[in-house]
Amino acid sequence: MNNIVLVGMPGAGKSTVGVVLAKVIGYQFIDSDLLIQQREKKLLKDIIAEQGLDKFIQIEEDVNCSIDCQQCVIATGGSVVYGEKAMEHLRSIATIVYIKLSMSTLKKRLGDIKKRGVVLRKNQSFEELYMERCPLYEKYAHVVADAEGYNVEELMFVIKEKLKL
Ligand SMILES: Nc1ncnc2c1ncn2[C@@H]1O[C@H](COP(=O)(O)OP(=O)(O)OP(=O)(O)O)[C@@H](O)[C@H]1O
Ligand SMILES: O=C(O)C1=C[C@@H](O)[C@@H](O)[C@H](O)C1
Ligand SMILES: [Mg+2]
Repeated sequence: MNNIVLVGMPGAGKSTVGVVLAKVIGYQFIDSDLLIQQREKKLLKDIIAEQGLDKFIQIEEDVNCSIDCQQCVIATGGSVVYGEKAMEHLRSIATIVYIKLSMSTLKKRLGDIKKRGVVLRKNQSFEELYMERCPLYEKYAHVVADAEGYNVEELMFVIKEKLKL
């Protein structure tokens, strides 16, 4: 199946570049976060606040496991890599592209991460989250796209080149 899945830290630009890439290569665009909100009829930050991190991860895993499409660019949520089954499923239907960005650039881009509804454990710092997540993105990625210093269009071309599209 000809799909592309974008993974990476919150704020890496998965949703922003994903829709541009889809348009340029003539694919459909899916954002897992929007599927979650649609299914739960709630905003992500409210699901996390009301049901907790573990339940959110479970919901996210179920939603990602249910994705069945062809010729789609799929922007995932940053926490998708906590769901092993979901990642196995996505790896079986898509090429996984890790959009890699430095901690300092992400910090500047995100501002106050606590206001963003991120899967961040109590007392966990952004630095700790970054160190925990990066090996998981690397582990599941087929391709790594270094996004440092690129605007949306430039990054879209980097990904397109990496995938030989
Ligand atoms: N290449 C880029 N250069 C500069 N800013 C960018 C770039 N790509 C995205 N942004 C900005 O960074 C912010 C986060 O982007 P986006 O929502 O696409 O990230 P995401 O990876 O989808 O995050 P999440 O995991 O939370 O869904 C937005 O304000 C967006 O405009
Ligand atoms: O990286 C994260 O922990 C998250 C990122 C968002 O895309 C959402 O999936 C959710 O807010 C959690
Ligand atoms: Mg997004």
